[in-house]
Amino acid sequence: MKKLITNVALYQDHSIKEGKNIAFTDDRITDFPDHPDRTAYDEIIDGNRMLAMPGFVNTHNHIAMTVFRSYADDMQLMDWLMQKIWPAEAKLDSDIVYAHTMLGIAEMIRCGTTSFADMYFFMNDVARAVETSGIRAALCRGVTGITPNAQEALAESKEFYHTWHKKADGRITVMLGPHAPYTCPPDYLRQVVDLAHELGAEIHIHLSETKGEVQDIKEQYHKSPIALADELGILDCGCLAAHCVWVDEDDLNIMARKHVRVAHNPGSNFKLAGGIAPLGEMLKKGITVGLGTDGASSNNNLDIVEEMHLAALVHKANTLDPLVIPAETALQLLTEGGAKCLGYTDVGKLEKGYKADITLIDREGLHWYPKHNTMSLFAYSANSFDVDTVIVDGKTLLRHKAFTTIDIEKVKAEAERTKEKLFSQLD
Ligand SMILES: N[C@@H](CCSC[C@H]1O[C@@H](n2cnc3c(=O)[nH]cnc32)[C@H](O)[C@@H]1O)C(=O)O
Ligand SMILES: [Zn+2]
Repeated sequence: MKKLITNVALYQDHSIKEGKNIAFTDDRITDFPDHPDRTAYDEIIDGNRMLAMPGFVNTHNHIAMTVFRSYADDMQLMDWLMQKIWPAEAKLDSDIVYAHTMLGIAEMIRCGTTSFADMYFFMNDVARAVETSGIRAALCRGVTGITPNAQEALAESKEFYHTWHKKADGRITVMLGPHAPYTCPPDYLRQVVDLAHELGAEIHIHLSETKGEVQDIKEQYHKSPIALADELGILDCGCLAAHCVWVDEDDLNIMARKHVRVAHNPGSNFKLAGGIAPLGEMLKKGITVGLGTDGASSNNNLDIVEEMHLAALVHKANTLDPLVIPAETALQLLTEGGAKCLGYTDVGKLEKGYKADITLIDREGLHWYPKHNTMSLFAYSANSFDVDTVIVDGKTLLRHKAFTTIDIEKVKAEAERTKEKLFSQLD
C-alpha cells in the first residue's frame, strides 16, 4: 500500500517545516515529494492544519497495572509495592492482564504513542494485545530473585523470547527484565546476564529509583546500584534503566561509558515521592534518555505528552536554569531518544527508510494561537487531546481520534468486568 500525508507541518532535522508531504509504502517512509502525483497512492491522508511528529515512545511501563489505577495512592514506593501491589498482583490472571493491557494500549495510542517498553508478567497476553492492536513494543517478563518462582520466571523469559522476539511483523522485540537490585540478588543477576548473552537479548531494569534503595544497596554491597549492575555485567548487555534518580557523578560516568539508556519517568517519580532525576547532567554527558509513564498505578495515566511537559518544566525549576531542557530537547526525548532507548535503529525520526510510525497533531485548539513558534507550542502548550491520527508500521490505528483496530466500548467493559473479578477476591 502506497500512502501519502499531504500539506503537513513536518518535524525533521531539529526544525519544523510547513507544507510538506510524507510518502510511505507499507511500513516504511519512502519520500517527501514536493509535487506528488496523487493518483499514484492508494490512500491520501489530509495533513492540513496538522503537525507530523515521529510517533511518541513510552520507555517504561507495567501496562496491565491500569487495573490498579487509583487503587493505592499516596504511599512510599516500598510500602506501595509490599503492602498493596504485590499481594494484589498475586491474584492476577491472563484474562485480567489481557483486558487491562488492551485498556493501556488504547490509552497510549490515544495519547500519540506508537511504541512502548513493558515489564510485567503474563507476557504472552501482553504480546497478543500488542499484536492485535497494531502498536510496537519492547516487552520483557519482569523477574525477581526473591520469590519462589524465580527460576521458573527465568525459564518463562527464555520461552517468551523464543516465541515473540521479532514477531507480529517485527513490531515486538523481547528483552530480559530483572526487576531491580533490591529484588534480584547478585547471583540471580548473574544468571540473567548469562541468559542475555545466550539469547543476544537486552536488559530492562529499575535502577536507583529512591534514596532509600541507594542507601540499602550501598550498605549491603558497598557500591551504588549503578556500580553494582556494572560489576555484574548488566550494563554490558545493552541496558534500559528506569528512573536513575539518585545517581552521582561516578554513576553518570559509568552510565555514559556503558551506553546505558535511561527511561525518565517524572510523573511516577513525583507521585511516589522518589525525587527528581538529574536529566540535564545526563544529557550533558551524552547519555540517551527517553520518557516513560511507568505503570498507571504510579502516575496515574499513560499520557506521554504530559510526561514531556513535566520533563520540560521541572528541571528548569530544579536547576534554576531555563535552558536546561529547551523545547527541542523535550521533543527529542519524546521521539528519537525514546526510540533509541528501546533499541530501535529505524524508528524515532521521520526520514527516508525509517518506519512509518507517525503521530499527527491538530493545531487548531485555542492554545495553539497565535502561531509564533510551532516547536514551543508543541512542547509547552499542547496536550494529548490534540492528537488526531496515529500510524504505526504504516497502518492507521487512530484517525480523527477514533480507533481503527480497537473496539473501545468492549475494552472498557472488559476492563470493568475483570477488575470486578480481581477485586472481589481482594476485598
Ligand atoms: N516477580 C513478579 C513480576 C515482576 S514484574 C515487574 C514489577 O514491577 C513493579 N513495579 C511497578 N512500578 C514500579 C516502580 O516504580 N518501581 C519498582 N517496581 C515497580 C510491578 O508492580 C511488578 O511487580 C512475578 O513474577 O510475580
Ligand atoms: Zn517501573
